[in-house]
Parts: sequence; structure tokens; C-alpha cells
Amino acid sequence: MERLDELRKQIDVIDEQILKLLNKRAELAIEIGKIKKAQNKPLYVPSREKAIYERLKAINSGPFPDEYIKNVFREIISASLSLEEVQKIAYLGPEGTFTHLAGIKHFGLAAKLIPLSNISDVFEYVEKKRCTYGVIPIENSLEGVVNHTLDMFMDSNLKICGEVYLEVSHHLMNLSGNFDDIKKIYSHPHAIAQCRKWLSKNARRITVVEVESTAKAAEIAKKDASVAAIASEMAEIHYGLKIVEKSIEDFTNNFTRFLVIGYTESARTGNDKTSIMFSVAHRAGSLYEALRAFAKQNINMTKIESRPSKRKAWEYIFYVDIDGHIMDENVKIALDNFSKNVNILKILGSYPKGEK
Ligand SMILES: O=C(O)C(=O)C[C@]1(C(=O)O)C=C[C@@H](O)C=C1
Repeated sequence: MERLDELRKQIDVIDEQILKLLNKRAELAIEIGKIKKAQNKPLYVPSREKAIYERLKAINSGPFPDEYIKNVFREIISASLSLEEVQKIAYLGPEGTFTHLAGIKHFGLAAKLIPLSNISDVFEYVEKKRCTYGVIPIENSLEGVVNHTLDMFMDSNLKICGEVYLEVSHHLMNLSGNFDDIKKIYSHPHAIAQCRKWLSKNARRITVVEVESTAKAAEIAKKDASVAAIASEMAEIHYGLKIVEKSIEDFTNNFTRFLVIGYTESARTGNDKTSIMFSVAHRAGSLYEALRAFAKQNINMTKIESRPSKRKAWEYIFYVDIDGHIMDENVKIALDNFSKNVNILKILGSYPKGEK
């Protein structure tokens, strides 16, 4: 037998062993699912999933690359969880957006992802338990925060149970893959803003049209060869378009952060983040006084935003992210002191930090 055939035979044998083990693993997950259901515990446990990825990475002796362990096990766990119960995930659609991609990155391909047309609907679907979790964008490293998402937390009791980071790259695409066919370019205003330099250098005579999402732009481009879309690779695949020019964004290092919202609280993993919202009195130094509680406990603040309260003119709500979990001793002490210096305090959730 040729060496090549011999090696492939050995791979076939190993694949059979892997499949048998996957089925054994799936049976255990089903059993765990029954226990969790009986105890009324959440089926999806991000802290456990994170511990699995980290443990496997730490014991991996190679040559299987460390960076792909999570991808492989993400899908194994996603499929196992679907045997306990298929997870219904609402996300800001339409299909083919970066939020869709974030949902798949977080929950895997076995979850049922349901596209909704606005952020309020995603909150409502989860609040009314039509879906177990929701995925929404919260901020982009170049364009800043998504105000609508922040505002939704004012009146919602949902918790933040996870975060996902995606590197964003914009491509110009149309039906033919030919630049000369393009008469109009459609995209979301953020994507257009992020490709401004490229557009003014290469597409001066082409009309640029803003639409509500990059996926919507791809959907329009699918019907008309003279229309191109600036959209993600996901949209290219989903809408059957051809890339005319890859990565036309002006700056690299473009990341979007998404939040996973739901009713469950995520357990401590040792590498977590906590999000809070609060208001302070209109008094000199009140914000400074309040935030000192974190500095005193040596807690890093990773984000601060303010939004109008919408209840009274010139009254603001602050949103802050800090390193740590509410079950960490220093976070507990800091929040206790912090709460004495603020008016309203709402803990939006502690959750495992997303990988950048
Ligand atoms: O450990 C559990 O709670 C399981 O349900 C098993 C399992 C897994 O496949 O490893 C599946 C889903 C959970 O989110 C975490 C882990």
C-alpha cells in the first residue's frame, strides 16, 4: 500500500474513535441536562465552557494548534447542548450581519439564531422568554458606543451574561465581482464612514447610499449587478456575492464588541468583567468620590459612558465596566462603598471576558 493510503487509513481509524468518544460525551451532556432541568438550573453555562477551553489549551502538547482548540470544542459543546435543549438566540439581524457572526462565535452552529429588526425587539424576545439569550452590538472601537443598547438597560431587568469581540473588515462586493459594473454603493453609515478614504480615492463618481445594515446592502446588491455593497465576508457567502476589493477600511484594529443578554447570571471564572449603571448627585466631586471606591480596591475601570436619563433634563446615567466579578472580594468591598455615594445603582451583570 502506498504511504499516503496508509496514513489516511490511520486517520479513518482515529476519526472513528473520535466519533465514538463524541457520542459518549454527548450521552454525559444529556444526563447533565436532565439534572440541571430537575434542579431548575440554566442549561448554558459559560463559566464551565470557558474552564473546558482553558484546561484543554493548558494540557495541549501539540502539534494541534492551541488557537483552534476553542473552535473545535465550541462546536462539540454547542452540539452537546442542543441535545439538552436547542438554544434559541435572538440577535440584531438581518442574517449575514456582524451580530449574526458574533452569535455563531459565542453559541456555535447548533444554536437556533433568530434575526430581529431592532435592538428593542431583541430585548423583548428575551424578556418574554421567546428566546433564552439575545446578542446585540454595544460598541465599535472606531465609531464608539451604540446608544440604543445602553438606553435599553434603563428599563430592562435582563442581565449581561457574556461579551463577544469581532474584528471587523469591510469588503466591496457585487454580483459580477467586476468594479466597472458598479453605479451605486450601499452600506450602513458606520461602514461607509470607516471606508471614507478608500471611497474618495477609488469611487468618487459612484453614488454612496446609506441603509440600515451591511446585510441589507448585500441583499440589495444581490438583485442588481450595478449595485455594490460594503459588507462582511459573512454577507458575501450568505448572499452569493463576489468580492471586488477586500478590506477597504481606512484603519485596521477595528473591533466591535457585542453583549449577550439573558436572565441567568454567569458564575465567576477568575477573568471576568462587571457592568454597572448609576447616577450621582449634581454636586462638585460626586462622580470622583464615587469612583474612588474602585481605585481604592485597585480595580481597573475599562469603560465609562454617560447618557441622558430621559426622565429629567440634564440628568445623566453613567455606565461603567470594571475588571472582576461581583463575587470577587475586592469588587464586593468596592461596590459596597460605591453604593453609598450614588443615587441609583444597577448591576447589569458579571460575565467572562470575551477574547479579543
Ligand atoms: O457541564 C454542563 O453543564 C453541560 O451541560 C455540558 C456542556 C458540555 O458540553 O461540556 C454543555 C453545555 C454547557 O454550557 C456547558 C458544558
